[in-house]
Amino acid sequence: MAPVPISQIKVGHIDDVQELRKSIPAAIPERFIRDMAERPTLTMETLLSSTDIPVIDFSQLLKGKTDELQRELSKLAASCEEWGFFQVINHGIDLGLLESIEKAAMDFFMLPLEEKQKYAMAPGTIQGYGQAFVFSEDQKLDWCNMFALGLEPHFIRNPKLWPTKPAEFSDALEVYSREIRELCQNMLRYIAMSLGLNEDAFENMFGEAVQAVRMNYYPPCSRPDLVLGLSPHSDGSALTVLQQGRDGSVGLQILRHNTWVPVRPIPNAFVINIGDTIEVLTNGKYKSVEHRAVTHKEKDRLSIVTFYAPSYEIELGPMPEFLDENNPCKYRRYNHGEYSRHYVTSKLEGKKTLDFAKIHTNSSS
Ligand SMILES: COC(=O)C(/C=C/C1=C(C)CCCC1(C)C)=C/O[C@H]1C=C(C)C(=O)O1
Ligand SMILES: O=C(O)CCC(=O)C(=O)O
Ligand SMILES: [Fe+2]
Repeated sequence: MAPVPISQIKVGHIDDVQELRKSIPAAIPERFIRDMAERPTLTMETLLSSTDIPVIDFSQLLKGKTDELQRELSKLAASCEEWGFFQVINHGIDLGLLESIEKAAMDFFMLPLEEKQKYAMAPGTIQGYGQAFVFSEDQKLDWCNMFALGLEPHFIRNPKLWPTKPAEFSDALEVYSREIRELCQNMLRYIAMSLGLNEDAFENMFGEAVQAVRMNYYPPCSRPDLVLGLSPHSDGSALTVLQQGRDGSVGLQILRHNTWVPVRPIPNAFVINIGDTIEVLTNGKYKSVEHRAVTHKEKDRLSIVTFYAPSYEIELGPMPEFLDENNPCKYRRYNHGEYSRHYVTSKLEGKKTLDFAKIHTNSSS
């Protein structure tokens, strides 16, 4: 995927939010202040929200052809269909590995700015340190520093962007990403089963899957009511796996029935969500759900996010299994490489990027 020509992009000065905090702790530059409608004001619904996103016990899924497996698959089906998000416990990934990637990420973000800027994200690209998805000077900025790297297949890697400090970073990321890749492959197998498909349906279709990681660091913010940590969006992946930092604040929120619902972290669990690719393949039976991150007055927050997606070469569209006279085709066929390019050259704006694939009819929502 070629980067967008740099000459077309004028993003103006983007403040590094960690540096802003250090120099003028109370300052919120205008570019971070959201319009009223976007501000994360706490509504009664959000405050009182007692329902948490569903929890899937991975160890139950491993139980072969048993009732336990069937029960967990039904829970998985309901989670995907009704929430698009769930947390996975008992995933079997070594907790030491979760700690080591968290430490590596945190140590990276705590480096001096000059060191991090050696890996700066170039305008029009999506890998490296900085703010992605900024395409104009009047676009609002997120209260977040990001560090993103392409992982698999190897041709998407840019070795110059892999940091030498902290020294353990690259090794920790290699081991971590291998484990998360396996988790994604397993989860896609169970998601296929939950849909009544052959368990290999997605993996067979995806070719050599694309995997990328994004580490998001949200420093505390003196006015969390005015800013967003991360703009509302759906993920352009097939599946996303998110690890939340241990002692951080609650920050992830998902849009459910028009209300922002907070995702309360469960220690050592992963948050997994359905991405745009699965929405298209299932003709909207399982939907990618809009989500955002909010900030906190005193606490910082870290998230380590893995995107797992089909190879850029594959053509995809709704699978015939999800089409009939009551379920007309809602998305056109397209090439995933083209969708990726469209996604990474659009600002994060709810589910707008999926318009790329939508077939608009009078009755479509
Ligand atoms: C919010 O989503 C993303 O940041 C994101 C980015 C992924 C990528 C990189 C960080 C570097 C390599 C390319 C790639 C686009 C995968 C989401 O990933 C999704 C979005 C698309 C499209 C996709 O294939 O994965
Ligand atoms: O930090 C979070 O909880 C949200 C991250 C996210 O949605 C993303 O990186 O795509
Ligand atoms: Fe996301």
